[in-house]
Amino acid sequence: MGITISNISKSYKKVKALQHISFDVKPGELFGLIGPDGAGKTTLFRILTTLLIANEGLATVAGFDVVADYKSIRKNVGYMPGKFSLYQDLTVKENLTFFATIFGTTIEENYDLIKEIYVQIEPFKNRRAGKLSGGMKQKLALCCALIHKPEVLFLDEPTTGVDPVSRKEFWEMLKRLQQKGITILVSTPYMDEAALCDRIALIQDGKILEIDTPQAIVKHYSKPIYNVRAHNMYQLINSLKEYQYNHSVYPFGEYVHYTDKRTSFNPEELKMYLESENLTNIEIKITVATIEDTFMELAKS
Ligand SMILES: Nc1ncnc2c1ncn2[C@@H]1O[C@H](COP(=O)(O)OP(=O)(O)OP(=O)(O)O)[C@@H](O)[C@H]1O
Repeated sequence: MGITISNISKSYKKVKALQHISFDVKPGELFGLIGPDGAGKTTLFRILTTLLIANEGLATVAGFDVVADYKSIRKNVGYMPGKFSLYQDLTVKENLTFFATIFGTTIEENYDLIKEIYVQIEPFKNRRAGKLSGGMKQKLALCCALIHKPEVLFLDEPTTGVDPVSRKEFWEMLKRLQQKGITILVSTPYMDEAALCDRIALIQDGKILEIDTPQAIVKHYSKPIYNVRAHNMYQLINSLKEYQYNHSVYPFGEYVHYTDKRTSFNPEELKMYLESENLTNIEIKITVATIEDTFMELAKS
């Protein structure tokens, strides 16, 4: 049993945080909710974990209705909220013991599930949670969310503010948890992490833009996309934006991603234009679309 979401809407006074959201997460799936700040991700997590009631729509988690069966859901799910949720003044061990106790279990009973993660923070078990590094806090929060052996795990932006190495390790841990049969819904603003999910939903302004596998989503991008570089990136972006045939212009790492309005686009013509704008060391080469490109394109319309 995974998650079913049917026509869920939620407003905070005038702000429409979620508008008619529907999708399913299959049992055992690692599903990503991808969107910028304010997209509505936390609101959806809070509805699914029974902390907030939707204005309309139905949702079930592990077969339980989020309103009628809220007590069963609380017993059967793990939730790692976006903001650090642990008790800063309690030590690592005390935090874990606390979460185990409120769920009527012990660290020993479910140690197998958290072992791989816990051994990494065990050397610091007597340190107060508030004094841990970002990566270690995140591992402790994950252990606390797992200690009662949940069927479904909700992770709201678990890697925000965490260094790239810890982010990578964290995703490897999620894959291993998935192999143990846990259904995982994870949100992230990082598009590169989207590629690690089985399926993703792109969300913006409370609406789902697209749902599919990461591989299929990038294939939906219809225009040829070019990596463009020159000696002065700032000027390059401005010149590309002023180019009458530009369809989209986005900075992308050391390049600018450019698409052209025309079906027959000649990169040489663009190069000549950029030279006339006094740009030098110009490089234009075709590239493949990423999830970020797809998101930007969908967000435009
Ligand atoms: N308690 C609240 N009262 C009023 N507006 C709210 C409240 N909580 C969220 N919002 C608004 O609802 C929208 C969705 O917010 P939400 O926190 O769900 O987005 P998010 O995708 O999780 O982004 P973030 O990462 O910034 O939390 C935003 O416009 C936000 O300002």
